[in-house]
Amino acid sequence: MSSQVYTRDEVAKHNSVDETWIIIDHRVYDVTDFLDAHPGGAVVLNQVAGKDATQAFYNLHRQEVLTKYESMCIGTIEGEKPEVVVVGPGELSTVPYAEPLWLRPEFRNPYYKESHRRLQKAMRKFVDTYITPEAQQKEMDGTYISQELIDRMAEANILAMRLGPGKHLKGRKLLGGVVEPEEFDYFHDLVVAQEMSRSNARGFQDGNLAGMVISLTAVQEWLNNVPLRNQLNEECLSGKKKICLAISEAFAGSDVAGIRTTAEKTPDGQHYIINGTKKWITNGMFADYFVTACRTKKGFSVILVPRGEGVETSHIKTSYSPCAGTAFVEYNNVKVPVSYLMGEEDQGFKVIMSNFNHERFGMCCGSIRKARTIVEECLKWSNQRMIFGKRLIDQPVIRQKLAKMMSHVEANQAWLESLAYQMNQLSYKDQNKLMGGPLALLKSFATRSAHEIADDAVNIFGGRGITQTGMGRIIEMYNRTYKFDAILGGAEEVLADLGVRQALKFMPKAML
Ligand code: HEM
Repeated sequence: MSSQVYTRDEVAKHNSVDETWIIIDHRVYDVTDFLDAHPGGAVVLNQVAGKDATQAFYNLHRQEVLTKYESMCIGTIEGEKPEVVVVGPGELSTVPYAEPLWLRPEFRNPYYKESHRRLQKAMRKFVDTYITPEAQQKEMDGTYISQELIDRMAEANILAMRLGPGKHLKGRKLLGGVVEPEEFDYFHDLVVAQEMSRSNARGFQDGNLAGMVISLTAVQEWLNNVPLRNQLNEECLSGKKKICLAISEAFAGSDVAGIRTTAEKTPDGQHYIINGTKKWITNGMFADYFVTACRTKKGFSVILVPRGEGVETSHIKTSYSPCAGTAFVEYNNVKVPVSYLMGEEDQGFKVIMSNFNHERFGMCCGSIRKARTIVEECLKWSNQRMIFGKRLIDQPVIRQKLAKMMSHVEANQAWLESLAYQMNQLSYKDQNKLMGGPLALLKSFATRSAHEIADDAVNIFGGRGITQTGMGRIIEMYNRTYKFDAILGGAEEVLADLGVRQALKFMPKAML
């Protein structure tokens, strides 16, 4: 930025179409050559030529617009300092409720140690620097994640961390060594998931190898073929190959028991022949492996299927970006060795159910973090938006909406942290027994909160809340995509019901 200093009187002289200067936040911008390119038109800029346009600007634009057009800034106003806070890559927001309580310097928290804080800092920087710029671009153009970003995440072992705590982290240097593999717990897991979802691109968030996060966990836990398991771990965590989870079908979504894809053993007992279809398979378009739920003789089983002869994928157009690679998958006489079975034959339900816990935990982390971003957006907007001669936030009805949003987000984060604490204390086996119900209830509640929050946020932003560019673009995307979390990994009502049914398992067998 230029170090030139001007007085307000000097700026006032540049008030024609030939020389249009304006002041925004004590900085001087020469917008003469920008007049015709301005998306809001030349007229509005002419109207404020030579004047201070700070309030008009922040009433209509996001701060990032100024950052993008910084080259038009020709200096500052003598004796004045910029007041607008620009949050740099890796930095925390200073807006109240924009960060969870544990990240606010004035509060204490019993769950997080120094390693969680180091990880949070490093993750935020990584996300702001590498993930968000690509996420924003891919969200718009609909193309798949770049190999360059995958390689970068693999090198920092972010891909490995996204699977949660476990043996797969052993010997790895996590984000330059900010946390030791042995101490990586469910709060580190939570930090990674929440920071990743800050890129504000819901389609890309899933396109960013979400399929791996929900399927490689099952491979690690249930694939009995050890050399194959190790091979997949190496291939997927190094970013060379991609894997996805293929359970839902046109015939069966959350009703896992209703699937129709079949796996029949060949007469020599050496192979399965798989036939059927799968629908809404995240990353299916670019996956090399499909962790597939199939009907077998006496129940159903989960089988690893590599892409190959007989496997066809086609794209499903959903309401979020095609960059998620959502696929319809067809298996036509696909032959796989019996050693690709995961867990035991006909016992696939166990595999799927236990795998769901980590999937739903991750989804809760993301969903709750995204809702927090919406609170931040609404607070910022209602504080700077002038309407009927006042700030929007001066209207009691707006404060009521904000109060509700903040309460939902804080309550959900506190619940999430209390479940992460329980997961840290429990073995994988006990998690399967005890955490299915609470996680199902939290996910169901968090997505109901998202529904309420999206509804209020759009009303607060008005027309901008339904516009894909400008001030309301994050609200528009949230309102268009929050439903994904309410459907993927188990529909809201099914999960609420599961929570109650799991609770009933622990009801004392007595009249009380
Ligand atoms: C350096 C100065 C400015 C730059 C770089 C700039 C840039 C932009 C951009 C990129 C947009 C598209 C929407 C968005 O992405 O937010 C926009 C829209 C607009 N701008 Fe500006 N602008 C500037 C100053 C101003 C000023 C001073 C005014 C009013 C006095 C203004 C009025 C508008 C209006 C009315 C729109 C349409 C907004 C809407 O549809 O909600 N702009 N501007």
